[in-house]
Amino acid sequence: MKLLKILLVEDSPTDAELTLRELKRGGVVCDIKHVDTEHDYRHQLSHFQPDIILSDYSLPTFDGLRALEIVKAEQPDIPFIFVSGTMGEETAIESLKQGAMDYIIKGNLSRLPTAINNALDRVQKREALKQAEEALLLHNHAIEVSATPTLIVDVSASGMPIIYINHAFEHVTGYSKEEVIGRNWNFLQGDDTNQLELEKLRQAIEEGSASSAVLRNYRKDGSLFINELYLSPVLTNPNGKVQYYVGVQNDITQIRQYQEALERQANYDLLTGLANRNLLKERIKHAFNEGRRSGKVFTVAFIDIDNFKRVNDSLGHSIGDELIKMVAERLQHCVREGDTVARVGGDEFVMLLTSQSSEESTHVVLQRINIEMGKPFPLTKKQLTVTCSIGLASFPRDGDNAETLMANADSAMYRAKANGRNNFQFYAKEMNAELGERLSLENDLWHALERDELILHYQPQINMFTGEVIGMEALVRWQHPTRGLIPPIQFISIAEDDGLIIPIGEWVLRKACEDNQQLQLDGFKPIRVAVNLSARQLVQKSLVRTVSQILAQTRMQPQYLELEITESMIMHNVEDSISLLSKINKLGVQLSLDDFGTGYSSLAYLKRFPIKRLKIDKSFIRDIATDPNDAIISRSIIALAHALQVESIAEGVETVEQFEFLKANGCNEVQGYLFSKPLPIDALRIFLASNPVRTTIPSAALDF
Ligand SMILES: Nc1nc2c(ncn2[C@@H]2O[C@H](COP(=O)(O)O[C@H]3[C@@H](O)[C@H](n4cnc5c(=O)[nH]c(N)nc54)O[C@@H]3COP(=O)(O)O)[C@@H](O)[C@H]2O)c(=O)[nH]1
Repeated sequence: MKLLKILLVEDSPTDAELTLRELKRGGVVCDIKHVDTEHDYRHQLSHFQPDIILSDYSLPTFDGLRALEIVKAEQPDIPFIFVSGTMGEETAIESLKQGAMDYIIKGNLSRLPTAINNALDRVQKREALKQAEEALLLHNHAIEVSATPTLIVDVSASGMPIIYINHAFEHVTGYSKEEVIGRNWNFLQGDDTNQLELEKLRQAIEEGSASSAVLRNYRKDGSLFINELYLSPVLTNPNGKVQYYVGVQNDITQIRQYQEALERQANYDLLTGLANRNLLKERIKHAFNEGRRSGKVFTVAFIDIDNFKRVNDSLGHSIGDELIKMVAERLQHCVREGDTVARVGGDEFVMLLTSQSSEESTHVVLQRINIEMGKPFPLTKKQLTVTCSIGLASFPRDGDNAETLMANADSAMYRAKANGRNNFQFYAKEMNAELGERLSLENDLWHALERDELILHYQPQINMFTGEVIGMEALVRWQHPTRGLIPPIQFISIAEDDGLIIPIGEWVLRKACEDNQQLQLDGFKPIRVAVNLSARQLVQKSLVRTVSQILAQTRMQPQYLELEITESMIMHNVEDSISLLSKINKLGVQLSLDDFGTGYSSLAYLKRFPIKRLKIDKSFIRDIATDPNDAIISRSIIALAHALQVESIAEGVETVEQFEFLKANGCNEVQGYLFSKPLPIDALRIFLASNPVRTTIPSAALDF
């Protein structure tokens, strides 16, 4: 039992003793301090800290009302009971009004223990009421200042009105209390009421249970915010039905956006927004399941932008990226809903055509691609044109699993590339063997230089009117240890694709200069040597320095070196090309435009290039004597060369008729089997030594 601390204000020791005895009798275990002056009273009040005060009404130097006044002012929670022999009824009532809890007449002290218990009980209850009030205030305040939007809904009233919202709710939604109180709790969904999760909440309210849902809500300004709403039932009415629900909203807009961004990153290509390899894999898996279940045919198309590296190297990566984005957009326009366009590598796209039921409908897509890609891309001052190579494989004909189908579409794409690019190929069984062949060649090519397997052949170039050999074209060959002599047509494009063309091209340049210089040192009449440059060499920043170093190292005079470039290599970035070619020209090196007539040349630009000669492509020469179109083109190129005050050279001259035609039309130089095939250096020496070419070409040419 707790020891009760009693402060007794009493001047009569006898009465004090009587009080103590009565307390003991009543079973009150207590510690009593007895005072009879104000001074002692104040002292014990603060030092003794009594649980209750029993006070006489009138004392010689002090009085009970004063004692009550002091305690109410200083420690109002301590219960105060008057114990008096003289207190009249009126005074007693007055003392109760002033805050005393009870009064006991000394003649009836037996009531004292009960009065003390009642007083303490009341104090305790008052304390507990007070604490509850404080807690309520605290909770209200906590909800009010909480950063989590909270609302209370009266679900028993018609229309289920909101009866409370906190400040965070106002802040997040933009609605004020006045605008919200009384409205149905789902007004935040606006017109977007067709949300599956809403049904969950309705059901929970029906059952009187708790629930949560992710909802699309709209702020007062109309902007969307996604929230996770937790609804909990509070207070049940006398019928046993839940009357109120408290709802707590977590704004998860940012989490959702983050999740969506992660999902996008995992499934979509960041540059183009197209599906990435991951998502494509999923869609193909799905297409296979569907195909196996319903027998539905579908097609996979591998699409590769031709010579994309060239665009990237010459125009820079940002233009390259822009091009990829535009291609992606155009490809997306070529397919139907249900098809997938994915970007799976730098310039590699894959289409999964599930809505095409036949090869004919796939052809329609191919036609659309052709039209879309045929339109110029407005990326540079001069619009850029690109082509693409496409390989296609269909389920179930070309593969009954994803790996096989993809590999076969890839093989078909390589075939399209090998066929000169800018075309499409449907997969055929033999293509895999071809692809294997290409990969093996590609692998061997990496070692060709270090194993010294490349060689140069030289094809003489003849002055049309003097019959003299005035130059030779260096043409590379690959002396493969097991496959024999491989012509450039079979490995130059591979070398261009994987970048090997840079070291190979440099080797060709050096070797051609060395051989030509050696011929001169050996006493042969100096002639120029023409070396083919690839597009990738041309965009190398170090090209001018490389050419100049090789000339210095081989000691060959620059006027004996000619670099052959094609129209397409310089026309898509004219200003840079003019600047580069001018630098090469300043070295004293000659420049010729190879395959002239097969590409697109702007005459306005042509004038600005420091070109020494135009080389008429052999495709025009072949039927020059029989096909009027070829004759006209060749004649026009020669005339153009005259107008531009540059020379013309015809390649692929095989017959006397061709030769005669070219001579009659004023072509300056010729090159072709009529005079000589490309020769190894030793054979060339013999050719040059015998110098069999005469001005009377027809009979002389036929002599060897
Ligand atoms: N970037 C580099 N490209 C090179 C290099 N060496 C060659 N090449 C390119 O490969 C293409 C094929 O060359 P090649 O098989 O050597 O064919 C050349 C001649 O042999 C052939 N030619 C010559 N005269 C005739 C003829 O009378 N008839 C006939 N049918 N063919 C003939 O023409 C090719 C020369 O073409 P061109 O270069 O356009 O003058 C070829 O395109 C080369 O460019 C290299 O080192 N680097």
